[in-house]
Amino acid sequence: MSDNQPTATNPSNGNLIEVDDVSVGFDGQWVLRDINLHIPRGQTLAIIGESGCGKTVFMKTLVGLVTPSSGTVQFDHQDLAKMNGSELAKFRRRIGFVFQNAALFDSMSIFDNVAFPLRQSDRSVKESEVKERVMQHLSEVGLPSDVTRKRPAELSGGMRKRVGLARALILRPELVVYDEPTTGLDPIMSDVINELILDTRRRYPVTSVVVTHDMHTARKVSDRVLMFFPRRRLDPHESQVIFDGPPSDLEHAEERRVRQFVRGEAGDRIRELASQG
Ligand SMILES: Nc1ncnc2c1ncn2[C@@H]1O[C@H](COP(=O)(O)OP(=O)(O)OP(=O)(O)O)[C@@H](O)[C@H]1O
Repeated sequence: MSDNQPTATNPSNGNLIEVDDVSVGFDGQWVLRDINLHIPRGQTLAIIGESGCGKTVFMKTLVGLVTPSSGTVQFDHQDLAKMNGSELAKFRRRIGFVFQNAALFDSMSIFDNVAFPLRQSDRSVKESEVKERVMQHLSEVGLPSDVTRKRPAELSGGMRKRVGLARALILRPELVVYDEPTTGLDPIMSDVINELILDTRRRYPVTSVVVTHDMHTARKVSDRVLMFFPRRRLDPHESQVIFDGPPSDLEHAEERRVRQFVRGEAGDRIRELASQG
């Protein structure tokens, strides 16, 4: 039996997510083909790959926002495709989303933005508890209490991202999905976000999926990196996952396309792009 299997002494062991033979296509074009991936509980997985290779589509497939053309996605051993409405609603409460642009509600205060998932998930929650949890989560992401009355437009991009993180964590989700968490931030604020991702995992046993173009983020926060290659540029027999391993192996990966990507070298791409017109 592998380390990841649930055992009588530790029933919470095992994979939180199991993706088996998943393919996703749009308008007759495959974006993802035959993807297999098991994500153990507590792992932080970074997904990298060049623009258009299917990272966002894959992330959406993991959380049931895109339905695969074939194959299965299981969350905690439950097939997403077989969940009914109330099971899907419960499943969504077990996931926190950190969106690229923070996706805050502009017309709400910061307090109400962070409180939103809590009030939605439990309509009878006491305001005193809402207040305590909102303040705790804002403090965990390093925001002072005087931001609560402000609107998102009054905050910097980095502060908005941290509010988005506080909101994503307020229900203590088992899975947190980060979509380009550091895009558009300066190097210092990017590293603040990286540290917060690490802090979150230190505080509680969350499983995380981080879609990123930022190699510093991928290296720093993840235990495992997955690299996709655009399906249309592969031969039919080639696997679309061209790297699956610890971040420390990226630099010396056997696959040339992985090394070029992580070093930011254009290689043959300039000629390829020129030949596409
Ligand atoms: N709903 C959709 N309908 C049709 N095509 C789609 C849809 N969603 C994504 N695609 C296509 O799937 C491909 C992969 O898109 P995706 O957004 O997953 O790429 P990505 O790797 O996340 O890119 P980026 O790094 O630029 O965000 C693209 O060619 C995109 O146009």
